[in-house]
Amino acid sequence: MSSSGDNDRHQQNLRVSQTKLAKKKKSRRPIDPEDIAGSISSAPERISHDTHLFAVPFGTADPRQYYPNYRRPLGTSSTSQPLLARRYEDLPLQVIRRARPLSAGSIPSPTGTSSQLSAMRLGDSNSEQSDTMADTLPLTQHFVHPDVRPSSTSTPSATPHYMMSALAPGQKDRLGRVMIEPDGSSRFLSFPDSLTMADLLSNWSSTLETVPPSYCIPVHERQLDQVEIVDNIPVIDLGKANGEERSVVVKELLKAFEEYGFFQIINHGVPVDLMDEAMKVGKEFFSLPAEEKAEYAKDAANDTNRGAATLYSSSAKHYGSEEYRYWRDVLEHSCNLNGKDKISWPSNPPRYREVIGAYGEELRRVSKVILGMVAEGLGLEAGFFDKELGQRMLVNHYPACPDPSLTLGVGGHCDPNLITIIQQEVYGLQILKDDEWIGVQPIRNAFVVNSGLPITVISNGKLASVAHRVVTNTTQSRTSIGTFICPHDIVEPAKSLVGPENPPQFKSFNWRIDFMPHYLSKKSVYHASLEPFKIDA
Ligand SMILES: O=C(O)CCC(=O)C(=O)O
Ligand SMILES: [Fe+2]
Repeated sequence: MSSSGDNDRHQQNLRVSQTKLAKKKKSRRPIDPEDIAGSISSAPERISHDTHLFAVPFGTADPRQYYPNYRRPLGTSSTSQPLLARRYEDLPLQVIRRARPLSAGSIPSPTGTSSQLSAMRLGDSNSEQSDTMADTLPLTQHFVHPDVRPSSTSTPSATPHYMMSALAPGQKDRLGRVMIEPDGSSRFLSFPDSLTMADLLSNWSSTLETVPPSYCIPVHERQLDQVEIVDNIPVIDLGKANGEERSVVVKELLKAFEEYGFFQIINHGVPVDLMDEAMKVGKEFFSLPAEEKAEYAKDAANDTNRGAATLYSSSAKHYGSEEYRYWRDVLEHSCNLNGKDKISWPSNPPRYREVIGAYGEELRRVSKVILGMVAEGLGLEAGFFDKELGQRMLVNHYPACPDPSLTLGVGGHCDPNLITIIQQEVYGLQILKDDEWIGVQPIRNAFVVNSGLPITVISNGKLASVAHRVVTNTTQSRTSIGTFICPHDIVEPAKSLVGPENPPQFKSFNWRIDFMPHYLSKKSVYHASLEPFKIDA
């Protein structure tokens, strides 16, 4: 369960990304023209605080000097002549929303016919073809922005005009900026902002060749560096949990939670057939026709029946107002013992309820084994976690993406629940270890387990809750099934772990009433949702 799209978290991500960028800058060549503009844009005096825009005037360098393969688009001239300044700006979605349309282009529905959708395709922005398409503007609307000022100065004669033309109207550049015309207007692809929750990514993303602006995440949140996919995340053999080696396995599990917050489990006893069936019905659900899925799609933020199946896109919380969207659709529902919510689960695929019902039961058993070992490893009384704990399931679907460098399936977050058990087939999950993102290599028939923020509280700070995110890829869609085990209402450091030598690090709080609203607010960033509950040393 992710909390995503929050500005404060971006600051944290930014710190990590900047460190990495600093390391990376030493070796990267040749310079891309976009990087030149990007480095100019970081000059503090360029930031326009009143409009929150990031205006980027262009330098005088000829990009071909650094970037020999750079091609000037057709119809543009390399001769120096005074031009009114076009510029790139990073327009927040609120600014885009306040825009008034000047002239309407054709605005196809994202769930429209395939011929409409194929007309949407924008080619490679550096190609002559796309410049021709850009001129015809089949997909864009021309907007004026009350918040955006016109350019008042002429472009210095040496400014390379062709640098701007490489960006098709409606497209964002690699730094997430759009092109602003000299009069302060801009052109945008129209359809992403008109999307509703029912316009799930899985309904239309396969027809795209470029990422719509609303799905381009801010630069500092992107996967900027090559991320290593490792196979050294601890692997715990649950088959040994009931034998002579139990104490060894308990130690391994505790160490994994302390050091990584993540591990994979094998020999967990969940039948492989059931795992495969669960994945199959999950995938089948997302390939159903749009109309059928629409029944389950409602605004999760306004959903009062937390148990019922809900289908949503992106972050779910702030869909209507979020500045950008993640590249994911989610089917979420409860999986509680009493089974009373089952009636709300999808009735198609026909086997969904039966398969996921059996799967949920198996996963409950596995979660009890893991939590039993956590209690034992921490030295808590036997049965510490034996209360009836809430269980939720998220079937995450991340369609193949035309440009993974611009998107994330889910942004970096810590989970708000006790433990999460994930089934994955295709790579995409990354965890933040020692300030570096590392990729979790899927192991066939294994589950990935991670600890959420309440475990950190209960263990009085001993066990980690580690930030993680999901990246997209160009070739395959990725489906993951997450089982979220929720804590009992009151979360506090276990009484047996605190005393004069070990004062409590956290206050006692009600998870549902005190913690969750804070976690779901814009203020929750990685571990920051625990801040209000910390006891200062
Ligand atoms: O898809 C995944 O592997 C993880 C998703 C996740 O982190 C979440 O839903 O909280
Ligand atoms: Fe998560």
